[in-house]
Amino acid sequence: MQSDVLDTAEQQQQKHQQLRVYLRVRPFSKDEMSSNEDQGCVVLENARTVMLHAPKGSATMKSSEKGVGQAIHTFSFSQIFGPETKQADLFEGTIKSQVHDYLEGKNALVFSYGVTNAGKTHTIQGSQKDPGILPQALDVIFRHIKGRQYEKMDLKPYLGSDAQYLGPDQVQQERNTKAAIFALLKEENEPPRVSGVSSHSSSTGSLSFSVSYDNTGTSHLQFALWVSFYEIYNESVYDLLQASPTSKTKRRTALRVCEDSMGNSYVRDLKWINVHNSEEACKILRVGNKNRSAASTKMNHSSSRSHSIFTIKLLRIDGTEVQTMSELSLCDLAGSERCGKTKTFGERLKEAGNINNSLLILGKCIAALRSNQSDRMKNGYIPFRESKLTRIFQSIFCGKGRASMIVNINQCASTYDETLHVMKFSAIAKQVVQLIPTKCLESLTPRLMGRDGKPLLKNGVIDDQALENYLSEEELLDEDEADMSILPQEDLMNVIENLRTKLLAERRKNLVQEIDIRKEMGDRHMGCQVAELKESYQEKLENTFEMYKDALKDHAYQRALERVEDDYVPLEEFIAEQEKVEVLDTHFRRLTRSCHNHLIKLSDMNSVNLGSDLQCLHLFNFSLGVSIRESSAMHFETKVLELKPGMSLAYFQLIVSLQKRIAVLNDALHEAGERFFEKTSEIETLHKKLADQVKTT
Ligand SMILES: Nc1ncnc2c1ncn2[C@@H]1O[C@H](COP(=O)(O)OP(=O)(O)OP(=O)(O)O)[C@@H](O)[C@H]1O
Repeated sequence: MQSDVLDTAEQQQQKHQQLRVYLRVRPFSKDEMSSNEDQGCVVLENARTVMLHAPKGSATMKSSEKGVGQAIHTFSFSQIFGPETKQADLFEGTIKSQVHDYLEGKNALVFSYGVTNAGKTHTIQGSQKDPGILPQALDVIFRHIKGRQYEKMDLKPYLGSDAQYLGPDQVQQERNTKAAIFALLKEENEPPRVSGVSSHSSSTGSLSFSVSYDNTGTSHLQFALWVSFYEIYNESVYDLLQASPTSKTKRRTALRVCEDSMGNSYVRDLKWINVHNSEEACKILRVGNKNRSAASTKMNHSSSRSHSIFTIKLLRIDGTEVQTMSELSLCDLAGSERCGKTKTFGERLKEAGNINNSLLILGKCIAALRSNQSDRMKNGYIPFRESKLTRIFQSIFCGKGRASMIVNINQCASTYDETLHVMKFSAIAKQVVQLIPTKCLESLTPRLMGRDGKPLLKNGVIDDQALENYLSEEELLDEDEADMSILPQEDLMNVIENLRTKLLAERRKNLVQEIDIRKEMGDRHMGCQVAELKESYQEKLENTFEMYKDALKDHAYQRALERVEDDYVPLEEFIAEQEKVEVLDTHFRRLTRSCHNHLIKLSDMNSVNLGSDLQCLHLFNFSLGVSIRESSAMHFETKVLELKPGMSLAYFQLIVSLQKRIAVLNDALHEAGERFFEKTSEIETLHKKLADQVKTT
């Protein structure tokens, strides 16, 4: 790979492109080696091209066996860094030139992208022993401003791209905030990191790159450095320098993304901390990491499900005036795993959707950036407002600075499909190199038109007439041959005529062969295109299917939740209803008892009617049991339907039985009442008869 490095002129030209996309392939871990993850899936062709071979059992291989898609893909990047690449070499080969521009007042944005465990954090932050590009950038910056630091802390970044003066109280407040943040690390027992490159040069061995910047005309300037660290989770922005609330019920405060009068985006109320050396900046990074993992543990999600952004603002101060301000942001993007592989239900589904959406918008912005960079006049629509991530960095997407993306992949067979997905995404940022070069195919596709503009192929078959016309004498003979025809010698004329006939036949044969070859190559080209199309449609179809499946799951879950809420009956309400039932029940018992007493009284008055009265009582009791229940069945049903299905089964059964009982008792009461009146009138009639009989006797 080293032999294939770009030549200096090309390097120079590419360095100043608005967007560069690098690939970093991480080495296998010991565990991965022992679990047979090394199946030759990633083959580095040269410094800019990588070939992916689908392993057996991967979805890609299965699709390709079914004739959908390819088992081998080739991708190109601005530069590829293999597994053996040292952190220092990566810095040198990727963002060093951006840091250089940043020190001269230009904005820079660096993304680290890839699936979980691909090495994104290692690339950006690295470890104490093996620092990533961020600590290395900090070292370069502090070495550059050494001895020229603005110590007063009273000039601070403000809104999108402004700076503000701070009064003595505000400066004191800044100092307090900084001390409070550092205090969060006090309890940690971490060895102090020595400032400067020498502190980790022993591990990287090659951090001795020279950073000689031209300070001509800027030696009078002073520099102030302010840093912030925040994350975007589920489309909400959270300050990572703000300790996460310890209470389970308290939520973190989400910050708003706003725009200043110049249209520059900024995160409102975000903490900016003035740092004086690399150690301080790295402490800030550690505090942020700590808060980030605390918040993710509390919310029960992995921290890699959010985008984390560390920003360094550099103020170039002339006396007491801020001359320029530049911004360097390093963004560790959320793991790009697709929905299907993650646990997608409820919150996780929303999370996956938000990550996918923000990455999709980022992809669109990067694609727009690429097309704008290749044609500066073509300022197409850039959808940066469609996600928080791209909105915050809209100025970069509008050309105010340079961006680069370091795509991280592992070489594991088990995560091949996800890795391929990552490569396809970054291919939006950097063109995919097809297996058969497109240019070559273009020149070999069927030349379907004759010189008269008529097609030589009709429905894929050679058109003889068109071919004859193409090979007509006028077409065949050029000016020199026409001159030959005027030669006087008859023999010569005959020879020429013979030769011409032979030449014509030969040319016909060649043309037919050429058309056949072009047709065949065209078919192959078409075949490739169809395969590509099929693959892309298949992938879209699978993604859409997954999306619908997840949406359905989510919908079912939401409905279930709504139903539980709808059907919920508070305990107090239920007890109140129960009390009402008891009152009614008591009332009914009293009525039944008085009715019963009344009947006994009547039977005492007239023992003649005792039999029928007892029958009446019997009927009354019977009605309590069966007959009335049947007659009131509809009434019960209605009542049962009105019951809330969310109640517990025991309550439900109790209410049903009580309602049935009330209905039975009501009906029995009603009937008993009627019988009572009947009997009363019968008794009156009997009294009358008795009185008449007494009179007559
Ligand atoms: N280039 C490398 N050389 C050596 N080890 C590496 C390299 N890249 C990554 N690793 C190791 O691989 C593991 C995973 O890396 P890292 O945590 O950076 O992945 P990640 O993509 O940030 O994961 P996540 O999205 O879960 O945060 C770590 O143990 C890290 O030290």
